[in-house]
Amino acid sequence: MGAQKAPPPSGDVALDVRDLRMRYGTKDVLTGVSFTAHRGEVLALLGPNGAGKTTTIEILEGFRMRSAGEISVLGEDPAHAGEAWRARLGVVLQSWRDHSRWRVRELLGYLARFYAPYATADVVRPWDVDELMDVVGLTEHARAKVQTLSGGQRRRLDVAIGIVGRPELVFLDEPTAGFDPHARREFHDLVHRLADFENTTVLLTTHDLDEAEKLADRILVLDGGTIVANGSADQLARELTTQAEVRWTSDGRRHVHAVTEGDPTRFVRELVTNDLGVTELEVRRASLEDTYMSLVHRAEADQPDRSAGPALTGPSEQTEEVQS
Ligand SMILES: Nc1ncnc2c1ncn2[C@@H]1O[C@H](COP(=O)(O)OP(=O)(O)OP(=O)(O)O)[C@@H](O)[C@H]1O
Repeated sequence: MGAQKAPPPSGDVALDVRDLRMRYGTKDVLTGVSFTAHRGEVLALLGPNGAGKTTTIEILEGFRMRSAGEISVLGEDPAHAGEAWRARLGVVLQSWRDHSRWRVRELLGYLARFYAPYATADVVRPWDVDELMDVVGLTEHARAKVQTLSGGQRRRLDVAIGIVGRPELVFLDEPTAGFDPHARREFHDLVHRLADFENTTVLLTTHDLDEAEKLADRILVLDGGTIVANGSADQLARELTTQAEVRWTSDGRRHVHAVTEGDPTRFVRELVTNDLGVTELEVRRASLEDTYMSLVHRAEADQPDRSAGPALTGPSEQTEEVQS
């Protein structure tokens, strides 16, 4: 993960997106998206359904023309880049449903050959197919027809197809949808391996906040057409309005108090000193999910500060009575 990595050199930019805009008909979906990714970084793009994550990724992949904005992907504009550039990218779309009669090893071997002319002194292309099947956990299905694979196995194959050319940059659109916990863990190991050992840059979309927290060096939250937060999971949680929530019961009523600054211990000490009837006391730290929900709610409320990233101040501290 990024926390252990040395900071990347500033010139080592794999993705540079400035003021990206996209309009479908009369509907503005992206109204000014800006971010960068350095080589070897793993970025998770989060956002509610319909926020424009797939649209953003498709524009960066060169599959969709943008309405406006400046984009550099591995040093080129995807709207005009050629085959040699495409060979340096890996793409895993939301769902592939073709190649059903091919056998796994045969299909990977066939696709791998297209990348051989794009090998360079620095990057051996393509990936050795047997090694790749081992890496994605498909060795025992090497001879299976694609149509007989389970959903999770099919997704592993999608990932293998996406990385068979040893891409420098991989786009993964909801890569682990349908994975069981074991497959998910293995996939996370694979992404870490790509980033840490191959220096691959990864941009993935997910609705799984736990996954974003485990995988990403940086999390981008897209909502209301712009990036409303950009930072590590820890940074986002620290910048969250509510640092911790204290819940307790007193006189048969449940209470909640948001501690917005400092250590919640002080509040707890005062509480139990002043109220000897306190029971069922809980202190809950803000999770990434809390951060995310707070950001998305703020964007939906269309507050003017949203494009500046997460606010550093939040609601005033107050105690509420809640339903138990
Ligand atoms: N080809 C298209 N023509 C018109 N509108 C489109 C088109 N593709 C997407 N949209 C609209 O653009 C918006 C963003 O869609 P997009 O698929 O990029 O969102 P998303 O964040 O990936 O959503 P999800 O999390 O549901 O996958 C949606 O309102 C969608 O209906």
